[in-house]
Amino acid sequence: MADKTFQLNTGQSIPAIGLGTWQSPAGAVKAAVSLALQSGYKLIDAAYCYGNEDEVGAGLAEAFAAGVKREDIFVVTKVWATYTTRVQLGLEKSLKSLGLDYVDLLLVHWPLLMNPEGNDDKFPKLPDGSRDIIHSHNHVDTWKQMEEVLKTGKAKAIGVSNYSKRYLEQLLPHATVVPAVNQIENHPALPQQEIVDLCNEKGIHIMAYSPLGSTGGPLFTAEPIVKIAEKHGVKPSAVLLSYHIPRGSTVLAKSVTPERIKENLNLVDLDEEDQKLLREYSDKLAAEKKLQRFVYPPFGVDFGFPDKS
Ligand SMILES: NC(=O)C1=CN([C@@H]2O[C@H](COP(=O)(O)OP(=O)(O)OC[C@H]3O[C@@H](n4cnc5c(N)ncnc54)[C@H](OP(=O)(O)O)[C@@H]3O)[C@@H](O)[C@H]2O)C=CC1
Ligand SMILES: O=C[C@H](O)[C@@H](O)[C@@H](O)[C@H](O)C(=O)O
Repeated sequence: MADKTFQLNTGQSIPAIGLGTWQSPAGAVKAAVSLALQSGYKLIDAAYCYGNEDEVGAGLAEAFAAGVKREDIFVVTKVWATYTTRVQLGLEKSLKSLGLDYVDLLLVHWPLLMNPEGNDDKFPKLPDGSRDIIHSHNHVDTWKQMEEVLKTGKAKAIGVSNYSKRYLEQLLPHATVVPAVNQIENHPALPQQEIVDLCNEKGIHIMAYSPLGSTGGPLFTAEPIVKIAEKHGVKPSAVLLSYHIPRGSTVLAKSVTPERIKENLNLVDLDEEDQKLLREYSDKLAAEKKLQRFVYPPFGVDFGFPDKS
């Protein structure tokens, strides 16, 4: 299953599972990336805003030195919110840190602009402590820059992240290039079916983030997940990661722990009964208004997600 791939609307194949690097400490992420690539991972998910791309790049270099080939792996990075009017620059900075000539996929990290001339390169704030956001910015303009950057060949594909149905519907009529990917938070406690359905219809591949419920693993004890794990003789983490495969999505699992990095590659085939149980779990949470988003940064912007704005 570690070798499973999906096809993007660009024709590229994208691995079904990748290693996440958000909140991976600089001191640990080099080893994590290197071990992952040498253990069979083919996809690394990075971002400028994670502040660790130099170390991710060192991990890539170590893996290349050990025989992993650049053309056999799929590297993703994202244009951070302070660079959404300077997409080319944002990409160049990431490429330099990663030590690469190109990334396989470049994403718009969030559909907004934070002040590029504010008091911080990544998280500019106003005197009241809130984020310094340029509300007049139109996210479609960022996409136009993404389309230009695609022509340089330094990103083999372009896509979005954290795009709700509403934001996709604003973007698509103006897009010359349909995004290859929408990377969103996705797990049985946040199925985001309306976004997944729209993306399937438009040929936009879903990359699922925070599949384990992000830091702390709060989904590991959910009853149907434990039950399915026991049935297959695996850990709940394997069920949560495998959930995305029959949905046709790529899943990103973050870990800096060697045993977990390796065990997360062991996906299982969830049968119809398992998938039905998981759908029922999601439906029950939706009916009780208990769907749960674990990643919602304090932008104070209504991104059009139904659970919270
Ligand atoms: N586009 C976006 O806005 C976002 C993108 N992402 C991407 O998705 C990736 C994954 O999401 P993320 O939020 O990091 O969270 P995950 O759902 O991947 O959970 C990560 C946490 O689970 C722990 N963990 C990993 N594997 C296991 C295991 N087998 N058993 C028990 N615990 C485990 C990790 O601990 P430890 O590391 O200590 O092993 C870490 O604390 C990110 O790293 C990033 O690349 C994430 C959020 C937003
Ligand atoms: O990719 C991960 C998340 O989106 C992360 O980049 C944001 O949550 C960021 O830390 C923020 O505070 O805005």
